[in-house]
Amino acid sequence: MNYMAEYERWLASPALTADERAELEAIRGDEDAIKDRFFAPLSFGTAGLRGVLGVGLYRMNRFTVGAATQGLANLIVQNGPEACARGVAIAYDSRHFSPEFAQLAACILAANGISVKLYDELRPTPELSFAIRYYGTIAGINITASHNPKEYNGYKVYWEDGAQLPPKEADVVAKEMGALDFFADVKTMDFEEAKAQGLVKMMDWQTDEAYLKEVLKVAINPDCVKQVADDFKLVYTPFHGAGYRLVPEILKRIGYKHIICVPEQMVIDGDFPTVKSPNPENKEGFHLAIDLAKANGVDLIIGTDPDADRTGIVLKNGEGEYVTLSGNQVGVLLIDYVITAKKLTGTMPEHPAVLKSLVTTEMARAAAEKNGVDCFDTFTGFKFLAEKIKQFETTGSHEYLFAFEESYGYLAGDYARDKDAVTASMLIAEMAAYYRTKGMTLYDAMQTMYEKYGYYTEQTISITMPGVAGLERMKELMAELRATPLTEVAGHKVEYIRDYQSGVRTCVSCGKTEEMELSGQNVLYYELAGGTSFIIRPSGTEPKVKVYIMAKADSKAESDAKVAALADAAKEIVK
Ligand SMILES: O=P(O)(O)OC[C@H]1O[C@H](O)[C@H](O)[C@@H](O)[C@@H]1O
Repeated sequence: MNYMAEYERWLASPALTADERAELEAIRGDEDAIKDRFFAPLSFGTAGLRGVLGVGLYRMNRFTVGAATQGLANLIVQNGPEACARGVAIAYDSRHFSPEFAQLAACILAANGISVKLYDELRPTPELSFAIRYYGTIAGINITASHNPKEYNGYKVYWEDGAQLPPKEADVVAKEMGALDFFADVKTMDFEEAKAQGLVKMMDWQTDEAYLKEVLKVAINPDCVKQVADDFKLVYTPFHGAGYRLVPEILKRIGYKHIICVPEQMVIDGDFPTVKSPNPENKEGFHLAIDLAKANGVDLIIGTDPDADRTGIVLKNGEGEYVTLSGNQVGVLLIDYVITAKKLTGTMPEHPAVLKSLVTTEMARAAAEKNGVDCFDTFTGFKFLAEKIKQFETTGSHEYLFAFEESYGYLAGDYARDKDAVTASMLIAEMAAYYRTKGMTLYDAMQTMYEKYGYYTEQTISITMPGVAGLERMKELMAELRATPLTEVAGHKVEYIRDYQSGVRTCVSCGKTEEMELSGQNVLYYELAGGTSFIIRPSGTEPKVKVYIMAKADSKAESDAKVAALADAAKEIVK
């Protein structure tokens, strides 16, 4: 793409407001800044469109959101009048421009003759996924950049099964988007007019009630909450986002009496002023919650990201310090708890399964299989887990108990097809109560997991590669790794290389190859001597290359040491 010409084309468009034009004028003469905004359109990644807010082709703004919506409208129109009547459910989070983009999307769909159901205020992503099947809409849109920093916004698109858009439909939207003139080809209409014509209807507390009813069904043994509720306190933070109402509500409904919410972070604010990044993966964001926990003698803190699909927890350890549990650790605890509670309550299905992404800990497989439960892997992205759930439903081969990713996303139950921090918070709280009835904290429980399933350690290293240069470097790096395959990492021999682009697994010493079940994603997976995995992939949601290291050993100290040595090597390999 000729970014200079595209820059001038945008500047010349009468569609821009004076402020938008001024934003572009301010970078005149700065070729790097122009290239960064205009070198290419935003593309659909792990979770739809995601980008920095601002004017430009490679930015999130009313034009790119408009074009994506027109692209989606074209796809729906191609599906016929029934699809248009079923319409689209739209949600949004607490970010800057989220409500505005949601309303814009509603107006564009309405102008294309497509019915819309729009939430009356911010909602959790999983409640959107729920609403799609509850109301039978053909699609859903969520305006959110999930856990990304405040400069970002995004556009997640869902299809009729409540999961994020499958590749076939995503390709149609991308193609339609690519063929549009962003300024001339996007139909729209007045919002009030669309409402008056009945094309846009609002969703309110009644949808919340229907959703909460389904979430509650996922609770397995809430009786244990009632047993400890008088003196079990927990701290909750929504990080200024969409969990602020429904997470405390569900905790109350399963019987918790003392839910202490972090007041500063209960304020809806797209600047996320109390945190560096509203990501429950980072302990940094929990500092206010930890202070509150200390002041109130609380040993469990739950945090959810701005669109309430990710859940993180902080716990008091044996020495009285507050420590985080990783997404992998919480996932293993939940697998073990769900299995235990299902057995206890006699609700275990005949062919149970758990699901995880392939960059998620193998300890999950150990926990499942040791309990007679099958474990399946998918690519990164909850839509792939959702696809597997649907496949089970179609073939009847398994019933999934629980699905999760190391990136702090968990799901149980059949009402939603994206990770749900409302349900996860409820299950974590239920599990904490269960262990309390046994005189244990979740921290103690994690130690018994290691004794039961083996000593595993995982670490994810993210190397940020921003802008156009970053994108180019990521491509180059993956190409280099394919051209000159690694044969050892930090003294560990590479035994097999799995290239998930081609779907081929190669034995390094003998050169023998075999086809794998999964293919078509840019992931390099090194199987190292001693059973350690070293995985490299570009993120689909942020300008980062991620290296995942997963080790197992005879003691925790040993598996930690293995990972630490490999982490240093990772920083040398990925730069
Ligand atoms: O590693 P990435 O491609 O950035 O994805 C990390 C995570 O991003 C989002 O939260 C997706 O919904 C998840 O399914 C995914 O695991």
